Amino acid sequence: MSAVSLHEAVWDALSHVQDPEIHKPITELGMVESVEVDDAGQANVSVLLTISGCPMQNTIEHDVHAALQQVEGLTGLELNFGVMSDEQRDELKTKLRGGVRERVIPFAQDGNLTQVLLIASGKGGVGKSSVTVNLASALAAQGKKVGILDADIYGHSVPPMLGIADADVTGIDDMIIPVSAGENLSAISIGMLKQSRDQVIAWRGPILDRAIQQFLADVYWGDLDFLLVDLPPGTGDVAMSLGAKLPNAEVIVVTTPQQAAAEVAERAGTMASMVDQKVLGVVENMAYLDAECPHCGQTHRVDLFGSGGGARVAEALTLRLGYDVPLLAEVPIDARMSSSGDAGVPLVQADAERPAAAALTGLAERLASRKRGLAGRKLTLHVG
Ligand SMILES: Nc1ncnc2c1ncn2[C@@H]1O[C@H](COP(=O)(O)OP(=O)(O)OP(=O)(O)O)[C@@H](O)[C@H]1O
Repeated sequence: MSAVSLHEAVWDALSHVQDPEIHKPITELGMVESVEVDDAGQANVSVLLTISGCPMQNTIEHDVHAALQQVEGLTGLELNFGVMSDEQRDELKTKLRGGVRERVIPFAQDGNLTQVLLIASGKGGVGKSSVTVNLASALAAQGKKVGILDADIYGHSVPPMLGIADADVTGIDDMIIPVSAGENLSAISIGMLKQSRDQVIAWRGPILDRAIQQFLADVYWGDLDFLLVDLPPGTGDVAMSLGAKLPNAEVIVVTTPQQAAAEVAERAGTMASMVDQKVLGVVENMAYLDAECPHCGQTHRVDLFGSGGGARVAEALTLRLGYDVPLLAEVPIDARMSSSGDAGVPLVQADAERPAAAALTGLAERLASRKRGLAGRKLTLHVG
């Protein structure tokens, strides 16, 4: 093969090497600075890292070697690493923002097709994070690209539930790269930006608003099919701030069967309507227990905390909001839900056969098959 066609073959092979964090070909990201091939088939490739001391250098090095080994006629490879200049990094960030220089919230742009789901509850401990993580994981398993934004400033239980509690967050200057939690799934949590894990965040008002703006605009999410946001419980500042920033988001209210929980869940739904977001439906968690009967040996449904709480919230919201708010799923109590969460592997992955996993996988299937176009969606108005 001539040096010219070898040169092309090397570029082609490099276009199959992805940046391990950004998940795009290094050739598209401007990371391949130069490729030279001499007549003897010896290649000299120079790759630019986004930051000096990039923790991903070894992975990239390995992947480049593996890709170029496939190129027929290549006799050797010298691989050099450099670091992007400020201009090159700016160019990359602009490219990642879809050609836009300033920071904008991609999910709020006209034409954005990401389904943004805010997972809300009236009070803590009802299983909001468990529902978020399992729903996201089920959607990812169905081939959807999913991001989780853990905006629960008091809880941030999402990272441990995904097994990424100790992950380091990397970034390109002020652009934050979400942490990969398996194929098609990435997540970022307010907790990851804290100095130490037990530091308490007491942000309020404008500071909180800034933090949320940063999460939505500065995190490089890539093209997502779904963004799931784990909200703090109640009807607080975070929900209001998000409501204003994500005009096309929809709310899923998580509740437990107890009436008290039902009442607060209803409040969460009303909050959604206050900030002009549609409530998609209600998930009743810890709805019942499948218990083996000591007498007949069969499994019976036991309504430990009474029954119908989820349906009541759905009915109340339907009346209040004037449109149909369905009960989307009933998730039984399952000790495996808890233990798999503690082990960092969502139940839908760890044991998909369990009824609790099946209920959330079923909901994910329905969400994934929804027909949604731009028609009928609110478009942001630009004035002036
Ligand atoms: N269906 C279920 N069966 C058994 N345990 C569950 C179930 N759903 C959640 N849990 C457990 O209940 C506890 C609280 O769940 P989770 O953290 O998801 O709730 P939350 O509403 O997000 O709480 P917070 O707002 O305090 O973060 C966890 O230990 C979780 O493992």
